[in-house]
Amino acid sequence: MLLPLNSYVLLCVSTLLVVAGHYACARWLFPTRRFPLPPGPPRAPFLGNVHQVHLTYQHKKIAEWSRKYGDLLCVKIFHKPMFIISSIKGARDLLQTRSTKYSDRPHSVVLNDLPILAFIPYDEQCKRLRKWDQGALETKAALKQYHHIQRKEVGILLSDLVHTPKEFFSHIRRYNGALMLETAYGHPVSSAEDEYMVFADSATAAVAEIGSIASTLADFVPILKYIPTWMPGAGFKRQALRARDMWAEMTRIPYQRICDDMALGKARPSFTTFMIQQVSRDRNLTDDNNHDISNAASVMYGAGVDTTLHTLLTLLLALTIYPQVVDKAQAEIDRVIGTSRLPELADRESLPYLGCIVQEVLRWNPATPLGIPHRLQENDSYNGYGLPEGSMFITNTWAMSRDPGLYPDPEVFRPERFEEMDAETASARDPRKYTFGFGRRICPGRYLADTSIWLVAANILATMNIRRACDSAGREIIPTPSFKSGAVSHVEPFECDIRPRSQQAMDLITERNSEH
Ligand code: HEM
Repeated sequence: MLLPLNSYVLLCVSTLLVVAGHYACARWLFPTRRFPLPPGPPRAPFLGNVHQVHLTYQHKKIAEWSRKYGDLLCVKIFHKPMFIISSIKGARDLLQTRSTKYSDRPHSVVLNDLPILAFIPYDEQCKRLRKWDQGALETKAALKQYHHIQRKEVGILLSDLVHTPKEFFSHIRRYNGALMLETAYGHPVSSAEDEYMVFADSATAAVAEIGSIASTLADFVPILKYIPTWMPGAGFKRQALRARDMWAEMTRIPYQRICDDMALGKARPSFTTFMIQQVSRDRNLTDDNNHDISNAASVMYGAGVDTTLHTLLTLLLALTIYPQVVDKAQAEIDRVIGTSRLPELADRESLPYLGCIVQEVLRWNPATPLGIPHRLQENDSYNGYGLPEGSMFITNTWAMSRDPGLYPDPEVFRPERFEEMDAETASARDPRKYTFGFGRRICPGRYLADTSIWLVAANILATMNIRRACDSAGREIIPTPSFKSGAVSHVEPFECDIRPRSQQAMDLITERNSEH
């Protein structure tokens, strides 16, 4: 059938408009599709790569894929692309240099409900909390306020190690918990059974548990969000509710006590009193301010304890396996400081080998092997690949620490590797530049963690001999370095023999503890 000319023109024009509209719409909605997605392992229909993602030691499987497909890898969980960055350069280029786009956190059905800085989106509240943390944790002046707590707690740790050395795990746990609780709330902790600490540990463990794969699946299979809590299979929802209640208690109780103590004029100075005074100076303390300050304080415990604890246990494990490192570090300390006083933070610059030990500990067992995921807020492209808005970005810190091009024989604990680098290379490969994350969500506790780890390392090495334990036949037990799978890489239990180096060392410990 022939159409009249104007109808024909109209049809052609509308067809063109529809096609152009579709094209424009597609370009607007999916502009990154001009570029292919980065490579990744072959996907199964519907599932993507979900069936290939291991439930344990995911960082190792992903590192294998990165060796095959490249440093920026795309894995699909059902239909959603997820990107894994395995090189320091790639993480810096994206998460740091383009931090305006990469500072959000993925939406999580179970975690976003919790008022925890590490999981909240990059919104006004997050920026406010980050600014507070910057003032309270990231300036030299702020960190100086915590030195006396660190010195006191190290003294108690040394004394505990002298009296019951076999319980070193529990002593280091107390040290860390005490450091965080005293820094956050001014609350002193005399034993690993302290009621705050025990409760905070269970609340933190409950939160860590709900961040596991089972609950994360709900983010990829949205229908799971809607199953009622009483239904079979909704265990992750019940766990999330329990974790939320425990976290709320862990946050509320110490905060309330501080407010009461402040009213009576007997609160000890801490992060919380500092924040309350700061905010009240500018304006009235609102309910929102109370909520934010109390959560900022409890997050210090949640984010700071497990990570620093297992970094310190990694230090002891490495010192047990590698006695030559102990000998060399002790020779340096004896030469620079002598044996008539304990090392202080001010000695740091003059003890370069000890500095290399701390770097090597952070590299050998990065506490968070896969960091905390970031979320891309707008479409982007990198090296010819398209990166769609809303995608999740994971940094494989473990793979970075195992790059043989940067660290030959990466499985060996060898602090000398940093001594042998020129200053520029050593700075670029310093594990502190990637084990604490990148960009605007970088760990705000990194300086506090770094100084606490250094102070413990210096004081233990100055006063104690760390040797291998012996079995009943008198043979040395050489521990196998072994770390549990999880968001935080836990050191598996091991034995070691810790003894004071001399009577003089014991006297110095007693002297330190009599100061407080
Ligand atoms: C060895 C010890 C530690 C390690 C390895 C570590 C590592 C990390 C990493 C990898 C992140 C995620 C960064 C990113 O998203 O790019 C992070 C976030 C965080 N860390 Fe640490 N951390 C340690 C100790 C601490 C301490 C002592 C505190 C508190 C005083 C702390 C508080 C936080 C907080 C609040 C966040 C969330 C920041 C945000 O989402 O904006 N961490 N940490």
